[in-house]
Amino acid sequence: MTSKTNEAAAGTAADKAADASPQTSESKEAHEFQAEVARLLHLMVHSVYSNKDIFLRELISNAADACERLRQRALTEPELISGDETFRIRLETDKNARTLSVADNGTGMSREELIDNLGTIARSGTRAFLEGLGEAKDGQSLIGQFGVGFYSAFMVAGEVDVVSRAAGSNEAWTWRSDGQGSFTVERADLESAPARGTRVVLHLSDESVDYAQASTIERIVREYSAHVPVPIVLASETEREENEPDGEEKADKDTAAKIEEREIADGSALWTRSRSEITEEEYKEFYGHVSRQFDEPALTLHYRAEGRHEYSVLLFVPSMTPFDLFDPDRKGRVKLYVRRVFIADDVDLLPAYLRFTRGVIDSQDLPLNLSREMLQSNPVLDAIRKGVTNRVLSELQKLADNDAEKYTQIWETFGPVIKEGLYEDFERRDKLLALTRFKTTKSGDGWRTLAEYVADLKENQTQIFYAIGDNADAVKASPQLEGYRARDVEVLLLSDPVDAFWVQIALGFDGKPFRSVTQGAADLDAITLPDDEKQKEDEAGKGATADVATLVTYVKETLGDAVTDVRISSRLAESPVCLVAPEHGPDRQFEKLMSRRDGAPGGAGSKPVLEINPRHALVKSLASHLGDDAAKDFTKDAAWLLYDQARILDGEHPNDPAAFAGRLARVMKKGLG
Ligand SMILES: Nc1ncnc2c1ncn2[C@@H]1O[C@H](COP(=O)(O)OP(=O)(O)OP(=O)(O)O)[C@@H](O)[C@H]1O
Repeated sequence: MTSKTNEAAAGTAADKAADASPQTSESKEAHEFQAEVARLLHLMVHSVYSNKDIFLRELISNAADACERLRQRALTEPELISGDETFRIRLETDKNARTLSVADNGTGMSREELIDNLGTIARSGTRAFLEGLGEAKDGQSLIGQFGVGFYSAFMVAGEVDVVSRAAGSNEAWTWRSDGQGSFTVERADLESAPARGTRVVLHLSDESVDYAQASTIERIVREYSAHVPVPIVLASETEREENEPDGEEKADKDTAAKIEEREIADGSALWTRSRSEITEEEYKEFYGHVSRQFDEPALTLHYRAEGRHEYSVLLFVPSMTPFDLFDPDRKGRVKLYVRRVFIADDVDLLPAYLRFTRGVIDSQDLPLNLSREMLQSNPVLDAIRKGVTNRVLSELQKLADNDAEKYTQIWETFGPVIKEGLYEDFERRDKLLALTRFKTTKSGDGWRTLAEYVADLKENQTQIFYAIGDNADAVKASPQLEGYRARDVEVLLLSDPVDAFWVQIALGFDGKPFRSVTQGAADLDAITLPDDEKQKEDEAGKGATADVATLVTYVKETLGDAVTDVRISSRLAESPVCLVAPEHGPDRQFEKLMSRRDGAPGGAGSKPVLEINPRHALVKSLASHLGDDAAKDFTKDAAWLLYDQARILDGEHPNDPAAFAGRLARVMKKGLG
C-alpha cells in the first residue's frame, strides 16, 4: 500500500518535472518493455498461432471496455463526455497504406497509462503464466490458452502506433513500437489525435496485408465481435461498383466521399434479447468477447430473474481451464451491468468456488452511480449473488442428471475448484456434495457419486470411508485399504489439496458420516468377509494366538514414545503393519499436508498408532520368537524395522535413517546366515 502510494506520488512529481522541461517529455522517449512483455511479444512476433484473426477481437474488446468504463465514469462526471455522448468503435482499413486502425471514444490513456498499460503486465496471474512459459518449448500452443490482449497486434503488424487522449485531457500521446523489445512515447499533435479515446494503427506486415481489406475485417467482426455492447462502424475506401450510377451523379459521388462508413455491429446487449432469438453461434461469439478465451462454452446459462429483484443473467462455464484459475486472489470475472451500463468486473457476483464462470449480470434495480462501498456491501447484490449461485448449481445438477458425459467434462476441468465450496459454503454443502464426483476403489476409469456409493453400501456398513493422498494411485496402494478391499468395501480416494479440508468438517451424506481409513479403529469387524477371503483369513489366522498379544505389548515397550499405541489390526490383509492416526485429533494425511504447507520438515505432528496384522506370517513368526533369549536383539531390530516400514509405506522417511540402515544390515546378515 505504502509503496504504491509512494510510486503514485513519485509519478506525479515526475510528471511535473517532465512538464516543466519539454526536452524530456515533448521529445521522443524510449522505454524498454518489462521482461514478461518482451517474452510475450517475442512469441507474438514469431507466432505460428494459426488463428491470427483473434488479434482484432482483442483490440475491439479493449476498445469496448474503454467505452464502457467511460460510460460508467460519466455517470458521476458527465462533463467527460459532453459534446460526444455516443460511444462507438471505428475500424478503418487503408489498402494503399496497408494499415488497419481500431479507434474508440472511450477513456483514452494518459502518457503514464500508455507506458504502464502497454509496457508491463499488471495481473500477477498473467505474469506468473508467462514466467512459466519461459521454459516451455510449446509456448506457441500455450499462448492460445489465455487472453493475449493488446500485444497480439504484433502477430500481424510490423509496427503499431497507439495515439490516445484521455477523456477530459487536453493532451494526446503517441506510443509506438515494432515489438522488438522497446517502445517510444511522444506528444501527439492534437489536430490528428482522437478528440477522445484511443486509435490503434497497425502497419500490417507483408503476409498480413489481407487485414487491410474491408471484407476481411467485416467477416472477422461477424465471427468474433458482433455482440460487443458498443456499436462498431467500418470505414473503408469506396469501391467503384459495377452498378454504380453513371454521369453527373457519379462524378458527384467520386468527389464527395472516398471513405464509406457503415455500421457492422449495432452494440445492442445480447443478454437483453430473448433466448429463442439467439443462435449457438451468437452465444459462442459473445462468450469469446466476454471471456477472452478461445474455447467453446461447456454450459450456457441465460435467463431473466423477475420478482423482488429484476436482473438478466448470461453466464458461461468454459470448457477449458482458464490459465489463472488457481491464482491466489481467486477473483471472479463476471461483469456487472446496471440497465445495460457496465459497472464493474471485479465485484464478487459468485462465490470464489465458481470463479471459472464468465459472463454478464445486468441489474434493473441497482442505482447507476454505485460507489465502491456500495459494491462491497449491498442487499440487492447479495440477493442477486444468492439467486445466481443457486441457479448455477441447479443448472449443473440438471446437466449432471441429463447429460452425464458433458457434466463429467466440466467436473474434470473444474472439480477441484467446485470442491472448495464444500469447505466454504456450508449452506449449499449438500447440493455441492451431490455434484461432486469421486475416484474410488471401484470407479475404475470413471467417477462415482456419493449417491452411488451409498446405494452400494455393504451390510452393516454405516460410514463412507475415504483415504487421502497425493494421487489416487498412491492412495489406492496404501496398506490401510487392504481390509476394506478384502470386504469389498468401497473407499473414496481423495487427492485434491482441498479434500483434506472439507472432509474434516462435512457432516456426511445421506446420514452416513465420512470416516478416514487412516484414523482410529477400522470399524470393519461388523462387515462380513466374503467366503473366500474368510477362508484365507482363517488359514492365515491359524497359530495367531496369545503370542501376538504379547508381541503387541513388546513392540509398544520397544517403540516407547515413537507411537501413541500399538494394536491388532482389522484393516490389514496382506501387509504386516501400518500406521494410523489416533481416534481423536486430525487425520494423518491432513497433518502431513499441513506440515508441508507450513514448511515444517518431516511428517505428522501427533504420534501415530502402529497396527499389526495378527495373521501375517512375519508377525506370527516374530511372536513365536519372543521368549527366545538368543533372538532378543533380532526381535528388537525387527520391531523397529516394522515401524519404519510402516512409515515408508506412508511416504515418510525412517525416523533415524542411520539406525534404520544399521538394523536392516544386521537383520539381512542374520537372514543370510
Ligand atoms: N483502447 C484502449 N483504451 C483504453 N485503454 C486501453 C485500450 N487498450 C488497452 N488499454 C489498456 O491497456 C491494458 C492492457 O491491455 P491488454 O489487452 O494487454 O490486457 P487486458 O485487456 O487488461 O487483459 P486481457 O486482454 O487479458 O483481458 C488494458 O487493461 C487497458 O488498461
